[in-house]
Amino acid sequence: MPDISPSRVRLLVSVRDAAEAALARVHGAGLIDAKDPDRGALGALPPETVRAIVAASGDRLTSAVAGEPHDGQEASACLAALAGTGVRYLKIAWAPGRAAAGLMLPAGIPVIAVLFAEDGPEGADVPALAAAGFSGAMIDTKGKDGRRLTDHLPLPRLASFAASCRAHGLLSGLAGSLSLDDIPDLAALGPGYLGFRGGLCAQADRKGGLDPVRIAEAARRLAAVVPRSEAA
Ligand SMILES: O=C[C@H](O)COP(=O)(O)O
Repeated sequence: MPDISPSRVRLLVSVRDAAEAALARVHGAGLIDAKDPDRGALGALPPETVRAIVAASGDRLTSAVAGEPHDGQEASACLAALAGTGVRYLKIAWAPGRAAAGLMLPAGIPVIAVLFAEDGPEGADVPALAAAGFSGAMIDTKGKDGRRLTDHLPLPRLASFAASCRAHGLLSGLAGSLSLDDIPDLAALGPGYLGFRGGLCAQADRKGGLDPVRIAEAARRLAAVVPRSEAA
């Protein structure tokens, strides 16, 4: 992926509107992600809200979630609905092993497949995603029931997923009720980004407002991680 260096782990912050995007930008988000936290794990926002988030994100990279389709045809429609918003990346739920029949990715916008931790994704799922035309792959949790990513999948499995993405030239991301304390272990696996919502909200309530102090602290902790290329 051209924009995201494989040696540096970015901080993805999911935001629901332009005001939250401005807050995330000012306090150190590296990737600002448009998502409706009131509508499940991958609730899509209306195109006009995504456009406003892109405008408020300034020079930061942006992404937008396009929903949880059941098949390739539905995914194509979800992606097309947000393709004209100016967002840099689109993200869409994709079940491991799902056939890509009917999937038409929008031209000129890299699409990231979001696999749910509950489905047990692994590195071996990545080649099919690359073959289907996805530019990136990430793991997130679907349940948002308090269990974190590492409650579902052990670190070695996440490491092999990130490594497989690198080997196939895909941007990778890890998310799922992450807390600030998850940063050192997960950043050490070398994903392209770590994704947060609940862990950066007041009282860790992902439907509540973002907490600027937590965003800044997450950015500080990620900045302190030694890039993979410089690690011993
Ligand atoms: O893509 C990142 C997600 O928005 C993470 O949400 P969460 O931290 O509330 O699980």
